[in-house]
Amino acid sequence: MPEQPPTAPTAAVVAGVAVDTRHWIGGERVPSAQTFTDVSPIDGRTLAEVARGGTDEADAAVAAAREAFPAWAATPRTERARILHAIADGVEKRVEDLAIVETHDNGALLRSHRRGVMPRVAHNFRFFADWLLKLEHEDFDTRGHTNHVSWDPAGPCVLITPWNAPLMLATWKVAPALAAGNTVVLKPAEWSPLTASLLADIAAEAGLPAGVLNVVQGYGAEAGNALVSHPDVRRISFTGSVPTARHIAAAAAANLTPVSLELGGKSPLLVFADADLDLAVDLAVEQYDNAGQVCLAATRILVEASVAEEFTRRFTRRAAALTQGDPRADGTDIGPNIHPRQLEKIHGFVERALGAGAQAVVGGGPDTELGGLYYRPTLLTGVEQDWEIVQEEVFGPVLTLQTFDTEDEAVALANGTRFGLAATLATGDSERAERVRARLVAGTVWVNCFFVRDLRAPFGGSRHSGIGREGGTWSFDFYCDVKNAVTAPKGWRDHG
Ligand SMILES: NC(=O)C1=CN([C@@H]2O[C@H](COP(=O)(O)OP(=O)(O)OC[C@H]3O[C@@H](n4cnc5c(N)ncnc54)[C@H](O)[C@@H]3O)[C@@H](O)[C@H]2O)C=CC1
Ligand SMILES: O=C(O)/C=C/C=C(\O)C(=O)O
Repeated sequence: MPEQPPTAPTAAVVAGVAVDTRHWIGGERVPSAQTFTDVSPIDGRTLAEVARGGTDEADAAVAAAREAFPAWAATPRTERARILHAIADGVEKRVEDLAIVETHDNGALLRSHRRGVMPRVAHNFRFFADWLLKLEHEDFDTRGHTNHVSWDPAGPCVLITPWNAPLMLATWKVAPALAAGNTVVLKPAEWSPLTASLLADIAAEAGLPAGVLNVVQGYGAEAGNALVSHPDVRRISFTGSVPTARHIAAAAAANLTPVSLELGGKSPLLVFADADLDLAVDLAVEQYDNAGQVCLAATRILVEASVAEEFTRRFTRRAAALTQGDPRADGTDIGPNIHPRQLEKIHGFVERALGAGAQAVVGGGPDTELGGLYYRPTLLTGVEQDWEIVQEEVFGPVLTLQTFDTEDEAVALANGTRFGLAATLATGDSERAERVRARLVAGTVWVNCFFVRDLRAPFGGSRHSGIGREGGTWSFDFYCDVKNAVTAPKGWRDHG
């Protein structure tokens, strides 16, 4: 008898929740001969063996998305919106499952997933369903001819998403792409692949037709690369790092596929002497959220020199009160980082900065008591603008502090990196706020607040922080072929 090839695992149970670890293609679960191992950042435990897709799976998923496209594009808007709301209902019913699986998979806080993130996932579907029904451009007249603008579905979309907020960031893309009448192939990050699979179940239960949403699991260089290189793809939307964005943009260029890139940041928090200093400290400490793995994080704290000492004193006290530990515990403020490679990368940045003469006034290394992937919240002072630690995205709980004397200097420091995703300023002077915000290069500026997010607002970055904007009509502009139809007035020939 010939030896049977070993059968790849097809499912896992994570904290009591069953997750299918195969791809979801054309409305069916599809295995791959090979798998990759998904590990929890909480304790290094193996969570699942997940299907490792490549060119065959990418081709099959794009073919399924192409086949499903005409019918979904022709589905009345109201029906598409109804199904998206049904997906939101399904997400709401499974908030607990999604939250627990996501926390085990990427190490972010369980309480945030329960109370904030998963409800936002449901909202992503509701918001874009409702926006679709309101989407219109007033007709306008050109010498008696009527211009009518419409947003036509573009075709199969490939969505490549990261691990820091896996389902939240994926559904920012999935929801508008589907609402617009497109079909989707989603490739979640290999470090956090599981909730995308649960989303496929939820969407199927909600009545989304086969092939409209496909999920291909696997590595970026394999499944991801095959998807973004595919000539039948009409849109590519990516959130992640700059180097990967370059690969994706190059692959997209070969097929002239439009691409939306939401990349990293090195955002500033400007603290002026006239600010409410306690508020400024709160805003600064907030930057440790998700263990610093947030593209928007204001990791460069710029403080007016006259209040820098007091700010640092209060910040140090507040940072010392943060609880680091198991992200499943309600009292935890900061959990682990995602992966040993990420921890190594974070510590490399810190070690090089310390070697160059920076001082760690808070933290400065991995948490030796907790071990594993826990990195102590860190604040580095004595850094210079052209140092790597000030210029490059660390994506860990590491902040730097620099001082300035004048508004001009503050703006120059704030704008002095290749990024331009966000900026936060703390000031008690509303005229200053207006002046400074106008000069900042950033897709989002927050004044005396942070992370106030609204899907009606444009979201995205300038410079190397990305290309394009997501949210509201901006999402539909990207996922659609925007068309202008010009109709002549009745009987126009009679008028000569
Ligand atoms: N939202 C953000 O701004 C994010 C920024 N980052 C930054 O990137 C750094 C490295 O993190 P990584 O996990 O390596 O991010 P990454 O950008 O490589 O991964 C994000 C996604 O891209 C996919 N991917 C990778 N190579 C690909 C390719 N050639 N073609 C198509 N898809 C591909 C991955 O499979 C994943 O789904 C972080 O330290 C952080 O600085 C990472 C994740 C999110
Ligand atoms: O939650 C939001 O509104 C935005 C989150 C964005 C990131 O965390 C990211 O892309 O890294």
